[in-house]
Amino acid sequence: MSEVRIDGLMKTFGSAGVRAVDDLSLTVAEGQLVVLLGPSGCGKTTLLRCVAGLETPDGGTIEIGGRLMFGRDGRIQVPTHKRDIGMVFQNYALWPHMTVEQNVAYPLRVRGIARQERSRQAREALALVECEMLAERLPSAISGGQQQRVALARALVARPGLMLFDEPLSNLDYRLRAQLRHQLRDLHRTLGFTGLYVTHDQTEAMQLGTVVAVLKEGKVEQLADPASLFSRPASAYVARFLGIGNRLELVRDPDARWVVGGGDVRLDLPAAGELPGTRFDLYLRATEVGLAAPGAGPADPDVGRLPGVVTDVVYSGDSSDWIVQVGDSRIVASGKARAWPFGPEDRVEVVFRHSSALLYEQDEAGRLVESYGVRTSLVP
Ligand SMILES: Nc1ncnc2c1ncn2[C@@H]1O[C@H](COP(=O)(O)OP(=O)(O)OP(=O)(O)O)[C@@H](O)[C@H]1O
Repeated sequence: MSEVRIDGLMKTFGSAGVRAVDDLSLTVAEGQLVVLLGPSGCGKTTLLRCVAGLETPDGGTIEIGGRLMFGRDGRIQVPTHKRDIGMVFQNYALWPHMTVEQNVAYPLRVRGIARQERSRQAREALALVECEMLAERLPSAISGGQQQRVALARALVARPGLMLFDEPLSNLDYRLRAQLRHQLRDLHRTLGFTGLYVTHDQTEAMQLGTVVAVLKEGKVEQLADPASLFSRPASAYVARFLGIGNRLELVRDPDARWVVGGGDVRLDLPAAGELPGTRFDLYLRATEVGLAAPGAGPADPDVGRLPGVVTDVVYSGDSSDWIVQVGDSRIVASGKARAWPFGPEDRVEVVFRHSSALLYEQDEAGRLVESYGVRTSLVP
């Protein structure tokens, strides 16, 4: 197992100078599985390919297991096959003319291991992914999910210092994806490999990552364990990417009250004077927003209330989404199928615990306002 140290890494593409990786530094401690998470084009794959040696960076350094793999202004670039890594890609990439066992044994063959021992270790790796019964088949004669398991066995068989995964589950259907995700998690726990895992799927990131690095435009926007990332997204970008979709724009009016999104809805934020600015975005998770009849319910100082009108109710089996217009913001409240007795055109109050609200500065960086506990109350 190998620690990975990436320092000041740069990679630019084309004459337009797209900075796919932009002065990025990241450490993967031994035994950690770091997930690189972010939207399309944020540089995840390019970073992984630089670590694998499939892409030549423009600057910075990459160390794996204490060995310099890239550095000295590009004068050192260790080839991929000498980096002691195992790779699993989206498209399985098994050799079609080799049997499953031969595919898995291939990395051992390259290392000059004798035939019998190769076969034993290949069967052992296949057993890890529950595919030993497929050993004699050709890749064309097994399913996509099985092919990806075999690819995983092939990557693991030589027990490389570092495992690299590039969206390995994205070609599989929903059910298989969940199954393989759990299997990968178990394998990581059992074998304790060091790994870097690229995905744009937040469930995958949360379930697999010991640490998650959210990337934005070639830089690390937030690095945190899954629970901290979920509870305290460091910026509005991260919050949005994690699917926290309810956004209320708060603007301070001349009376030092806070107006929601240009509408008539006013909020009194008791500690408003302490806020460093006049424009903020308040983010709320759909699952942490509830509905009440106007004026109903106990006045709880820890609960924020916003008047709105239901515009739609979207049923999706076990749960439903109530869409509510608040000022010029559209708020979604998710609950069990019949959680609230409201339908289109009903006047309601959107209710939320202040402790569940996330407040961000409304500028390019969109940083979380850390030192401020949001407290709202309605101004009549
Ligand atoms: N070979 C290339 N030539 C030119 N531009 C490239 C090349 N590879 C990547 N890029 C650009 O670099 C940026 C980062 O791309 P990259 O593939 O690393 O992102 P990603 O986060 O992995 O995206 P996705 O999830 O869509 O794979 C993008 O703007 C992309 O268009």
